[in-house]
Amino acid sequence: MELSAASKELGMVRNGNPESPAECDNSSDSDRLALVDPENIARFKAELLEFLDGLYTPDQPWDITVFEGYGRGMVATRDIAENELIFLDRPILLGPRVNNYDVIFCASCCRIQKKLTLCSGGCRLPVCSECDISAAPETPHTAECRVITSWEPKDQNRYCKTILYALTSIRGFLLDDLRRSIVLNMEAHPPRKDMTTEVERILKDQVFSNLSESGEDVQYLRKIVDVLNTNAFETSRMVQDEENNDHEIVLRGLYILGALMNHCCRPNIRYVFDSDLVMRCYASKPIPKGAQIFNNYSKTLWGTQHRIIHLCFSKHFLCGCDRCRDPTEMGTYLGALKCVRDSCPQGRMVSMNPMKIASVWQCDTCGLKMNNVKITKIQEIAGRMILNNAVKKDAAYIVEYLSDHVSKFLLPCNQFTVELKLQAILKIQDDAALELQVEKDKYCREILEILRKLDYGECYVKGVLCYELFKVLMAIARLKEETFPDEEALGYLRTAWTILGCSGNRPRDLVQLAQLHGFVKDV
Ligand SMILES: C[S@@+](CC[C@H](N)C(=O)[O-])C[C@H]1O[C@@H](n2cnc3c(N)ncnc32)[C@H](O)[C@@H]1O
Repeated sequence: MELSAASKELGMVRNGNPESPAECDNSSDSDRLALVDPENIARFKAELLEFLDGLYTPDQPWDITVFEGYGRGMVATRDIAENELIFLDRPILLGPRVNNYDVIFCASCCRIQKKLTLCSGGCRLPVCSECDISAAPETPHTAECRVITSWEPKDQNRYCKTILYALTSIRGFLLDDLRRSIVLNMEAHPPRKDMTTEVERILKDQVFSNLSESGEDVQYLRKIVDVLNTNAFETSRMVQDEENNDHEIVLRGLYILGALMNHCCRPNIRYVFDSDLVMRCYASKPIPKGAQIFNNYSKTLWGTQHRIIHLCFSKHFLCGCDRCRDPTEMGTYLGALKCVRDSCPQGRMVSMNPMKIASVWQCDTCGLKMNNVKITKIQEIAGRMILNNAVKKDAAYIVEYLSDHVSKFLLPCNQFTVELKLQAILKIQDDAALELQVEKDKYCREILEILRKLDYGECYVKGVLCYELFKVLMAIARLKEETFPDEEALGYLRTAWTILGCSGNRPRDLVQLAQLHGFVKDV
């Protein structure tokens, strides 16, 4: 949804009832009450521990409890130290995302092969030779193929993207009783009226001859879609094609423990997925006993207006954390805009009431006021120029664009400027020229400073920035023929290793670097 349309809609409802989360929330009270019933929670937890067999140990410092205004949530059962592992979780459901993939992969095992064929069972999905149902009496794909073909796909000789995109939800039919009971006990917000889910697409495109809109299967499928949309995580698998090129296949996974964490824009955890797609959740800062364990459902470096709209439209609640309430966002000014008066070059326009989307904005230097519609338009134009155009260019272009153009219309701390700097950091490689390395060094430090102001602790983005900073310091030392590394650089590498070391998507040379500098013996 366009920002202006979303903010208009929110602005209108929020004028009536500016502080209530109810306007975002479309789930029924009876469903919510059932979820927070103490007996239900005890049974749910017992089932969850049975499902987590092998991943759960009694020394893990979490429990499930009810927090007013949040529903169920996760609580620290003792003081948790920074960087301590809180829990491990495996996906109860996993599959493709509703996404445009640039390669075709086996719907079952994600393998990329030149010779992928349509499944011979008639489910209209691409599969590899090992997953095709004819390869063995039961392949990993057989059960889901059976479910899909029971609905009698039309046009069986053609690949069907709509079925691929619904596959994660369709896998809901393969859950055993234990898993089904857990999944059906997750919070599930029905979709907004303007949203076309994968079920609606299947029905609209009339993909199947034997799937009735009013039947039980569609009802169940809709429930699974709602559970996934409320709770699923994005994860990914790195897959090599036959020429050894890496491709990242983006997936969505339903991780129940992960999903039990409520949201805060200043969370106290970070998580990574290891190479087996096990979620590893760590404390990003010390968490005292009794405190709520919070995840962040939004983007770390988005401004408040963007976070509010994203959370309200996709997760159906309004966050009221201290970051959301502070017009300066803890002094980071991530959402702030440059004052439009030429005579006020230092001015920063901020919302007078960030929790209210329709609020007037005001310059903190000259006092100029501007209504939300104009502010939203400026943000949309800036977002389009940066996220749709500049981001796709090469590193040298982005660096020049940042210094010659972006600095004229956006603040250096603005979320779009920061996003572009992040892209430049990732694009400036070890062999780039010294001027680019120097810019990369500067951008990394600027963004680390924003994270420090937000009190974000040992978060994932910090790990990425520390790794990139170590690499850039190494490149600069090489270009200047200086000795390397010093204590500062080693500190960055140590932090990067602590945060990213267990990730299945960690930078390829991180283990080598960590071994070389003595942080790790055997991996
Ligand atoms: C992934 S679930 C979290 C667990 C959920 N509370 C439960 O009882 O299953 C996400 C939902 O929890 C609620 N929630 C999460 N964070 C919240 C917050 N900061 N304020 C209000 N509700 C929140 C919203 O209903 C949201 O759609």
